[in-house]
Amino acid sequence: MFWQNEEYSMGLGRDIHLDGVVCMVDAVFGLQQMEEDNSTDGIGESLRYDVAETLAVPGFTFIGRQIACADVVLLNKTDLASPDQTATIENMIGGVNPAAIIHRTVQGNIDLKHIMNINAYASRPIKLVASREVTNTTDNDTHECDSTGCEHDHNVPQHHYEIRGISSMQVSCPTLTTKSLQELDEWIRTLLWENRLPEDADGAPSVNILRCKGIFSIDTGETYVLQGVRNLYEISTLDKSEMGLPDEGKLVFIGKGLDGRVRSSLGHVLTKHN
Ligand SMILES: Nc1nc2c(ncn2[C@@H]2O[C@H](COP(=O)(O)OP(=O)(O)OP(=O)(O)O)[C@@H](O)[C@H]2O)c(=O)[nH]1
Repeated sequence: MFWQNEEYSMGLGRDIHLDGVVCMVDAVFGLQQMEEDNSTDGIGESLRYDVAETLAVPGFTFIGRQIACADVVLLNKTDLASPDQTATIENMIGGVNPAAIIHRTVQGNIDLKHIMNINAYASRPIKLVASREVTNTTDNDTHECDSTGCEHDHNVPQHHYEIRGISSMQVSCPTLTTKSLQELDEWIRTLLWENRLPEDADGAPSVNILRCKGIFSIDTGETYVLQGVRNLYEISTLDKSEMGLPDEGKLVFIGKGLDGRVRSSLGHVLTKHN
């Protein structure tokens, strides 16, 4: 998806596809880097300027953009970081990008199955995590932290984190009607293409979405997957034979300006025809 224009489909597109975005974060210095990013510009400060700047130059801060767009985050040097340091940075990454899977690594060691052939952009059920999902790959005992019986602290409080104003919004999505699906599509389009809420028709740009993902069903039985990067997005139907459908729909948006108004605007679109 995303760059399947004519030229692409006759050229590179025959042989390659985007499998997923992997980002490595330093467990020791990553937090400091993120905090320095924040203090340079101020969280949410002059958002309008930032939106224009971001559209002109692909330029949220480097680290913020990388984490926001990642499908997989490798949190490296976890042997050097204290458990508190590791938990804090994991929470920050998970707060900014709740859809990313975080792997703890040492010397970048990772089983390639976690970063290759992950099919993060395929039109199939995507793994949206309700709470932060972390896998520990620093020893042979690879496991998911949201399962019971491991040594990690599962009760680390979730905070609202921003990296230079980039934050995330994750909402549950009820079964939609055909009409509410059309309205959701329009809502997403307005956000991604016009950087505003539909109700702010004459408003200045107030939001800037870097990444969106979702999976949801409609009342005629079809299930849809949403995949978006910056202002390109696709809502495609899911093959019913696919396994692993979630019990409830979910939508995740990552970007700037995702405040309470955006959440309630989306909530209204999702529920008004139910
Ligand atoms: N203990 C430990 N050392 C590591 C780990 N990963 C890298 N190093 C060492 O840290 C030193 C610096 O390596 P990196 O931080 O990977 O270097 P870099 O990515 O080029 O540095 P930046 O681009 O500035 O982040 C090297 O001596 C590495 O061998 C790790 O997981 N644990």
